[in-house]
Amino acid sequence: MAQRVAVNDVNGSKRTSRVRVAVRLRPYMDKQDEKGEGPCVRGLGPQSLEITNWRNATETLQYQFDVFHGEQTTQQEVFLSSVKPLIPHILNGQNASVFAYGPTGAGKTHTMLGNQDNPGVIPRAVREVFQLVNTQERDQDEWKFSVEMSYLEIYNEKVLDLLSPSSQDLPIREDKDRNIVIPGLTLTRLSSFSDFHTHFVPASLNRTTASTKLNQRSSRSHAILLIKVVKSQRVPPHRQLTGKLYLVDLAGSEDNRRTGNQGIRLKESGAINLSLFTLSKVVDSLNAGTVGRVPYRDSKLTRLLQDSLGGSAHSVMITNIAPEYKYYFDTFTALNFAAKSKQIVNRPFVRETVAAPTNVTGKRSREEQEAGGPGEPQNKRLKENKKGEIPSPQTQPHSPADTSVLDRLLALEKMMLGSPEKERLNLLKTVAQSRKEIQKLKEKQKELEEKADMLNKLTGGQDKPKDEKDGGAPLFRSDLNLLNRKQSTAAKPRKQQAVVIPLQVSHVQPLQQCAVVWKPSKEKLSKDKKTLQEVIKGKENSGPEPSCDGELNWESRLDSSLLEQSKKKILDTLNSGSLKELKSLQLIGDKKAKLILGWREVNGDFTQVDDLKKIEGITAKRFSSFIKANILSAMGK
Ligand SMILES: Nc1ncnc2c1ncn2[C@@H]1O[C@H](COP(=O)(O)OP(=O)(O)OP(=O)(O)O)[C@@H](O)[C@H]1O
Repeated sequence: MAQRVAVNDVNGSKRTSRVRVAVRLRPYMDKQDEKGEGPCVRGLGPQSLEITNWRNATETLQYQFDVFHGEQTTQQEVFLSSVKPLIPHILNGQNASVFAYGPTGAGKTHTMLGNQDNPGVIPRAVREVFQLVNTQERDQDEWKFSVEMSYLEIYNEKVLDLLSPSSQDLPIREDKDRNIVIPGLTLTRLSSFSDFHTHFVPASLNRTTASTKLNQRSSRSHAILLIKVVKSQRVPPHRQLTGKLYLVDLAGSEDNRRTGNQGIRLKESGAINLSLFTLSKVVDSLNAGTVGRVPYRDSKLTRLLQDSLGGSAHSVMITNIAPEYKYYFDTFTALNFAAKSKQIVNRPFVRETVAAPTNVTGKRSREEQEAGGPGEPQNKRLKENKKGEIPSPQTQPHSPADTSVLDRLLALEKMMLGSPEKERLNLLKTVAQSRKEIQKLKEKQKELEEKADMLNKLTGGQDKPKDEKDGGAPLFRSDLNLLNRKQSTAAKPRKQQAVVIPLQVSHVQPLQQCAVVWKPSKEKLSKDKKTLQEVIKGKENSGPEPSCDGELNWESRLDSSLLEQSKKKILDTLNSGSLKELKSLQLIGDKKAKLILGWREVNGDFTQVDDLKKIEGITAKRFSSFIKANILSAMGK
């Protein structure tokens, strides 16, 4: 029986390859900018860009990626830097995937398909596959190659064959080797690049597109092209390597208020947003080190991409963004999504099968059957079009009066639109609960304030709360102010203290590794442990706050970049964690978790962990205990 062999590196450990993230900025288009607001994004260098901060027009948010392709970047340059390096892996039995992500009209199809004058990634990648195959066949007599293609689209959560169009929704299955397979999907043998062209061009026309307000020819489906290369040894032991290249042009994320979608377009959009939302959840889950199950099965897209994300593939995500202001929110969301994806680590392994002795007379392996084994003539091994399976400038300050953008940023609508119904209901329930909670607290606060006022009058103002004496408003009042502000007008930007720079590092080390860097003395360690235990044991709103005496400089003993990473992780949980995930943070109980959710609903994302101090009951002291407990507990694990 043929076996799959995972090939280790020289040290015996599995090689890892993370998802490379490239961002491509489409050229600025006048006609897309009816208000003449100018661009809101600009490149800073070959790996970085910045976007106006919607919270504060004088600030920008800066991002760093593996590659930044500016407006002038050619199709050839995108291919050479982001895609070409992946192709040799396919001929060595590994999987690779390239997928274009981004808002509708930002240039995904241009990047992947291009046009006759400027071919995109797909034609260039396939040409490269054939060039490498031809070279290797010429130089290595021992090996022969076969190249096949499948092409499908996921439209309204249906898997449709683009090579043999019909309305039949094809099933997605997983075989015993954990390959994703689609029984009934056409697998076409290709003899050359021009052969590919012959099959691909008409099939592309089968893809579902329609005109929306934002894009005259908007892709309404996710298109997935699979190029499968089987490398077979002509002589014993008849090794066989199967490599797969997935080239994915995702449908754009959409805001239906701007696309003007109605009826069927709205339904399509719901399916698109749902699958992209699931994709972002998969990415979140992988980044969080797979707390619980990675929700691949929640959409057909993620189920199909299972091998390409966090699986065994070398992956590159090209995030397309548009510079015009009307795309601001989509661009911001896409950049944050891309930044998350940068942390994923894949584990590539070579898919190799070895012909075992029983194979001489016995059954042919599944891999051999798929690709044509050594024991049968070529023409019998693979019929054309056989039904098969696929395994698996100057930034313009943003006008605060632009309520449409700010409103959208402040609301959860996007998330709601993208959520599956069950989740949406849960989310609504949580939001309703948080609202109730906030209302109760508001009433309690009012009561306390009235009492405090009375006391003040009686004592002539000597009992003013410390915070107010110090010139700062009580924390809870500031929360109320925020709530009230939201009710009166959503357009007013919040006061911001610092520039938020959500930079992503290329290799985020797991928090556990921090322990190696943090080396306190033995005595200090036991003291810290004791304090930490006290901190962790401390219950919400009960007893005196844990003491920070003598511990004020604990941060200075940690590696600053790791400290930042830990804070970033906490920030991510604060911004995207569910109620349960929030409660898993140290010193955050049910009440605080709900208040965090409520705060998020009203104010949008926390820009920095310090924003937590704006939540009722989280004093500066308690905040410092919170930070310490969470960072140290992660390190102590
Ligand atoms: N880098 C670029 N250079 C020149 N034109 C571009 C570039 N990127 C995109 N365009 C043009 O912008 C328009 C929208 O691009 P495209 O259709 O590729 O967007 P999309 O992201 O695929 O949208 P959708 O998700 O709606 O299909 C097209 O007319 C395309 O030719």
